[in-house]
Amino acid sequence: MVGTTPLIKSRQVSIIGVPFNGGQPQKGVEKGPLRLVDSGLAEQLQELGWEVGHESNENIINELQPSSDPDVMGLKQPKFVSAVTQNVAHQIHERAKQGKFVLTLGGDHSVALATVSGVFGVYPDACLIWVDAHADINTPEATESGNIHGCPLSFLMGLSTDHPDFQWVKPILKANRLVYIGLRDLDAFEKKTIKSLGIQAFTMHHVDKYGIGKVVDMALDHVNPNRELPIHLSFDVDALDPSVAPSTGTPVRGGLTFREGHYICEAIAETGLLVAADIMEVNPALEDEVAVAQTIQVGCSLARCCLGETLL
Ligand SMILES: NC(=[NH2+])NCCC[C@H](N)C(=O)O
Ligand SMILES: [Mn+2]
Ligand SMILES: [Mn+2]
Repeated sequence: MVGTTPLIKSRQVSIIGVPFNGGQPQKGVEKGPLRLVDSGLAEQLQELGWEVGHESNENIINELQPSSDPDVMGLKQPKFVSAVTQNVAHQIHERAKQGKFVLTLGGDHSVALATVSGVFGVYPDACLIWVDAHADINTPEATESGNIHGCPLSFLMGLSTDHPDFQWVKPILKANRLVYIGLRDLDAFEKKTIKSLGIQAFTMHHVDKYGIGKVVDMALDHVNPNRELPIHLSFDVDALDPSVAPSTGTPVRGGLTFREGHYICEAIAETGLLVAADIMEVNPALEDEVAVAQTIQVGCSLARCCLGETLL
């Protein structure tokens, strides 16, 4: 069974590399996209029958780095994050509009400001499946770290409307169109917000309780009950257990197994509704070379599963 989506016109995939680290303090996450591509991701997708385009965005991001970028309303590097994500959002919008599957390689998870804005601009009735140890829904007022990779969903949902640098972000995501899988490290504000907005969230507790098969069914039943709406999957590799994906900036023990992570991608691809996927927070500068190679391999295989690779 191959996960070709009828929404994607011609089995064309556009790989959007976003070598960006401005949403968090650790160097190295900007090296993720190129390492994934260098290890053969494009060729692997061709073998699955996709026509593959690739944009690396390296020069654009260097050019967009401001000479001065002081904190604004508690957020770090707001101008850099805003400029890069706005720029990449346009690019993703164009590719999605051409009927291409958009595969975005991060970079830190602030890049979801670009992917979700770009994809939902073309597919306004899409739903978002956010696979992560973290909820990434802090507002500028609430964030304890000031790192914007912990905040993208608050902007996309219109919870943070008064930050001057992010006025371009439209509140295109409604609470009933978002579902989380894999959560296990939430700030107090994030717990409160998820409950008060009634966002459906499957934590690791639910994965333990129901098993991953049932969790993905329930997640789809919630955001896509008739299995007819386009799906955007944003996969932060720290959703996986650190023993599976060690090279990432904010690892949290007790995560998804190798198979649970891949099952999520396979099952969503199988719906035929997946139009975009993000593989985020691979940081090849963290841990030793064995760990890095392992994390890169996992990133590639998750991406292949999103594009229809199955075990048989
Ligand atoms: N995309 C991520 N890895 N996010 C981690 C966020 C951690 C923490 N909640 C923060 O806001 O700083
Ligand atoms: Mn995370
Ligand atoms: Mn994240």
